[in-house]
Amino acid sequence: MAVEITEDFVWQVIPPRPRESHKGTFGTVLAVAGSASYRGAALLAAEGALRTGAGIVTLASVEPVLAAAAARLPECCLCPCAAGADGGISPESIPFIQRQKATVLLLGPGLGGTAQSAARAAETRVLVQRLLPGFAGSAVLDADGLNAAAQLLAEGKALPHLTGELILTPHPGEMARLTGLSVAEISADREKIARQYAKKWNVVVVLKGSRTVVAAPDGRACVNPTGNPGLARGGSGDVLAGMTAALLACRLPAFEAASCAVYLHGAAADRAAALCGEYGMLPHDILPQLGRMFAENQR
Ligand SMILES: NC(=O)C1=CN([C@@H]2O[C@H](COP(=O)(O)OP(=O)(O)OC[C@H]3O[C@@H](n4cnc5c(N)ncnc54)[C@H](O)[C@@H]3O)[C@@H](O)[C@H]2O)[C@@H](O)CC1
Ligand SMILES: Nc1ncnc2c1ncn2[C@@H]1O[C@H](COP(=O)(O)OP(=O)(O)O)[C@@H](O)[C@H]1O
Repeated sequence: MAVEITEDFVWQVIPPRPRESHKGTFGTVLAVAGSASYRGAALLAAEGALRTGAGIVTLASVEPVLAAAAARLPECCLCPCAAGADGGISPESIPFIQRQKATVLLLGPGLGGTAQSAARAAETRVLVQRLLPGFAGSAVLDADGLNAAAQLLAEGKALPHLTGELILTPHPGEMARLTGLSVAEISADREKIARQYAKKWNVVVVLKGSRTVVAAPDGRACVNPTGNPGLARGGSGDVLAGMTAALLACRLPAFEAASCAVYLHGAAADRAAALCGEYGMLPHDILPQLGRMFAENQR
């Protein structure tokens, strides 16, 4: 049985920021995210990363996404990409994206896929196939990035690997696409499935939903007790992906970064629900509550 993540664990793992620190101490998250259809996903992921302590956050995306980011998130650096199929990021921009300084890569939120067109899905696959292998740091693969990886696995290709650690953040629907199992099979024993595939793929698996399971390739696993059905709406996962990438950038190991991110995301969402209700809360309401928790714990 996996242990539950506790508040004590989280504040033991996330250190106070050393007085002598500078932005380089807390890494650079490069978020490759967003498309004409999903502008908000990129903004929620970037703001999640900014509000969870990353030293620098750079958003690589297409112009309409960057225009929204520039208006809403002036702290975010921008890497303008050419538009490809259906207003998503064109693979033409890969060399430019690869030249950006980054210690952590966040790949996937809002990139678009088969919901837009076969051409969009193919371009998103190319982004995943070319940006992950050989990346010099650690990475978080989320949302349409996971759907692209699922297509690669279905074709018998290996999951692309990088120099650091890789975190996958599937909900049960995405996990079903990645594994070829049904959602019912996954839901029947979430812990077993998360552990099995963390080992098989040599990644940290964050199997999301009520009582999210985090599993590491070395056999460690934990379950998140925080969060509520107010999170069951589009955009909640994008915030979590950004938060996870930021904790990686702050040099937490992947299992610890994922465990702390899911705990804090859920705990902040519980505070948001207390204020707005599970019906009324929105994913971006998580972020001010998260700030209060950092402040209360002198972080
Ligand atoms: N404002 C925005 O820009 C938003 C953009 N989003 C982006 O939109 C893209 C596609 O997301 P979608 O929500 O369309 O696609 P998903 O793959 O998340 O969901 C599609 C379908 O998968 C199944 N599914 C989803 N969650 C499940 C679960 N927990 N258990 C079982 N089955 C489940 C459901 O049948 C669902 O309709 C992603 O790149 C995402 O980042 C979304 O996050 C929503 C908000
Ligand atoms: N009933 C629930 N209880 C606790 N957490 C939930 C619940 N439903 C969803 N969540 C959380 O909300 C987030 C939803 O992410 P995801 O399904 O990827 O949505 P999206 O990609 O649209 O943002 C995950 O972190 C998940 O664990």
